[in-house]
Amino acid sequence: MGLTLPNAFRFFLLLPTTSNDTLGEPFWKDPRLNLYLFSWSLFHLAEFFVTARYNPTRLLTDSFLLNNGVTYHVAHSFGLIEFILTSLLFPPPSQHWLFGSQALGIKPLHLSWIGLALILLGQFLRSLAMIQASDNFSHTIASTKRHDHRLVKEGVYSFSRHPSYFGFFYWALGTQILLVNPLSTLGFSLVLWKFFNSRIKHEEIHLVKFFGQEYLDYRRRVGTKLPFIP
Ligand SMILES: C[S@@+](CC[C@H](N)C(=O)[O-])C[C@H]1O[C@@H](n2cnc3c(N)ncnc32)[C@H](O)[C@@H]1O
Repeated sequence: MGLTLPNAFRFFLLLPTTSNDTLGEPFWKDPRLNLYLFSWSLFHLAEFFVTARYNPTRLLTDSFLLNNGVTYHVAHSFGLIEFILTSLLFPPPSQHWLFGSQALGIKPLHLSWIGLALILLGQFLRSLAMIQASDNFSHTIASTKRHDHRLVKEGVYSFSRHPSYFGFFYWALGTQILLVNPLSTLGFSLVLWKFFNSRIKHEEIHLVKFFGQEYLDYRRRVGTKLPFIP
């Protein structure tokens, strides 16, 4: 597959000028690692700056979302370790066997493009949801209704009932697919699904309490779009 991009764009993405240049580089020069670190940093900066711009009364140092549980940091550290170990033990192109992709004729670089697409989609939807929900959004689940808390049903909330979770889910999966990490991709899928499944159940108990029939009608009409979470 000939993936060609203007050189300026390739430079911005820290990609080599030809796909073969990535092969044989030490892991710390691998553009996938650079892109991963860039995406990770951008995600947390965007959490803070979108809150600052669109939801300033809720701005805290916690708005960077860096204190969201030890599991999150363990998972990303595990992903980095998996990437480094596989790069050392199975330097490209021997990584072709990962994901059973050799049989399908898919190269690690192709999987990385899928990962990058998921990261961009996830980041876009996450930030857009925070912007459109504005001061109805909070990083922690509200258990008492603020007098001005309004049910957001328009924009990206008409596509998914939980668009910021949808974005977070695919952004996080994308980071591991970008790195071509089979174990972490599987682990992230399971852990994230379990986390969002229980968080949505908990959050919706409060939303039904806050908005009653209006929320029940909205829930009947709009799905989460997350796999196996109606
Ligand atoms: C971290 S935000 C997540 C919002 C939503 N679950 C999403 O994925 O975009 C959690 C807060 O948003 C509020 N919330 C969730 N859905 C909402 C909606 N459709 N309209 C207004 N507030 C909502 C909840 O009350 C909760 O306090």
